[in-house]
Amino acid sequence: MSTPNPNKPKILITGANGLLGQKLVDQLINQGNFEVIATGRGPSRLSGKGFHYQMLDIEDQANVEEVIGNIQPDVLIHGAAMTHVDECELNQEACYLANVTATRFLVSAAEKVNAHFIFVSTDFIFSGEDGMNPYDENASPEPVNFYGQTKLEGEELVKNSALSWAIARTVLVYGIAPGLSRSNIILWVKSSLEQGKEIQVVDDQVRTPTLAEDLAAGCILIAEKRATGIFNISGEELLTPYDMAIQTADFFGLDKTLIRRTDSTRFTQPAKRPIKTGFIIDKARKQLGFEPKTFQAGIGILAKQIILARS
Ligand SMILES: NC(=O)C1=CN([C@@H]2O[C@H](COP(=O)(O)OP(=O)(O)OC[C@H]3O[C@@H](n4cnc5c(N)ncnc54)[C@H](OP(=O)(O)O)[C@@H]3O)[C@@H](O)[C@H]2O)C=CC1
Ligand SMILES: Cc1cn([C@H]2C[C@H](O)[C@@H](COP(=O)(O)OP(=O)(O)O[C@H]3O[C@@H](C)C(=O)[C@@H](O)[C@H]3O)O2)c(=O)[nH]c1=O
Repeated sequence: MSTPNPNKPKILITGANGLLGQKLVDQLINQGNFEVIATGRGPSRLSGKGFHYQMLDIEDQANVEEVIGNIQPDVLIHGAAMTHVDECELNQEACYLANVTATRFLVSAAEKVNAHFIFVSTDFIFSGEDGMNPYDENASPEPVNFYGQTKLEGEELVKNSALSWAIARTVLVYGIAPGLSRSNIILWVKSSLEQGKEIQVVDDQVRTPTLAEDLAAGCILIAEKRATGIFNISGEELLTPYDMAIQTADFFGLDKTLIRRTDSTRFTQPAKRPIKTGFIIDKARKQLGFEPKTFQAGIGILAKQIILARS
C-alpha cells in the first residue's frame, strides 16, 4: 500500500469485485471521506484509481487475520458472500463456509482492531408468509432456504460480538458492473427478451427491488455516521417480479408477449423463495437520510450505464 493518509479513516470492503462492492468503491472514491481498501478473492476487476486493492479470501482465516491486522480498518463493510441462492441450496457446505465461517473469521479479526463492522444481509432471512410483509427491522426472522439461514447466522455472529456493528438488510438488488459473477432480474429479463426467448415470471412474489447504487449509498451513510443496529436499505415500491418484467420490457421497448405470467406453485427453483417480502424503510430515512430511487428511475440509470459500457 502507498503511504497511508493519516487524515482519513480507513474503510475496507470485502467482495469488492461484486455488484455492491464495485458501487461502494466508486462512491467512496468520489466522496473522498475515507482511505479505501478494496478486497476480493483473486485479481481486481475494478476500474479507476484512488483506492488500494488487496487480495483477500475471506474463507482463509490466516489471510483474514493478516490483512485485517495489517490494515487495521476503522470501518469494514462485509458484502462478500455466496449469493447464488440455488447453488447455496445444492452445495450447502460451500455456502456455509462462505457465508457463516468466513464471517466468523472477519468478526474475530475486526474485534482485535476495533473496526466498526457493517454486515450486509437480506430479506431472505424471513419466511415471506402471507400477511407478514412488508417487514420492519423488528420482524422475526424465519428463513425458508439455506442461503437465508446462513445470512441469519451471519447476523447472529455480528450481533453477539464485541464489535460496534450495523446490519444493512436489502432486497433483490439490480444494476450493472463489469465482470459480475451473477445476473439480476432486469438484466436477465432484458437479455431474454432481446434474444426473443419466452420467460415465465411469477406474479405472486413481492419484493422492494433495490438499485445497487442506492444500497451502496445506504451502507456509506451507516459508515460515515458509525450508525449501529439494523437498517432496512432497499427500494420502497412493493412490486412482483411480473411487474418488474413488464416495466423492464416497456422501458426498453421489448416484446411483452414473451413474458408468460405464472405463479410460485407452477414456477419452482431448487431453493424455495419467501413469497412476500419487501421492507419498510422509515428508520433508514429518518436516522440516516436514506432516499432510494424509484424502480423506473433505477431502470433509467441502468440503461444509461449499459449504453456507456457499449461506447
Ligand atoms: N444481490 C441481491 O439481490 C442481494 C444481495 N444481498 C447481499 O448483498 C451482498 C452483496 O451482494 P452482491 O454484490 O449482489 O453479490 P455479488 O455476488 O455480486 O458479490 C459477492 C462478492 O463476494 C465475493 N466472494 C464470495 N466468496 C468470497 C471469498 N471467499 N473471498 C472473497 N470474496 C468472496 C464474490 O467474489 P467473486 O467476484 O470472485 O465471485 C463477489 O465479488 C451479499 O452479502 C448478499 O448476501 C442481500 C439481498 C439481495
Ligand atoms: C429466474 C426467474 C426468476 N423469477 C422470479 C423469482 C424471484 O422472485 C425473482 C428473482 O429470481 P432470481 O432467481 O433471479 O433472484 P433471487 O435468487 O431470488 O434473488 C435473491 O438473491 C439473493 C442474493 C438475495 O439476498 C435475495 O434478496 C434475492 O435478491 O424472479 C421468475 O419469475 N422467473 C424466472 O425465470
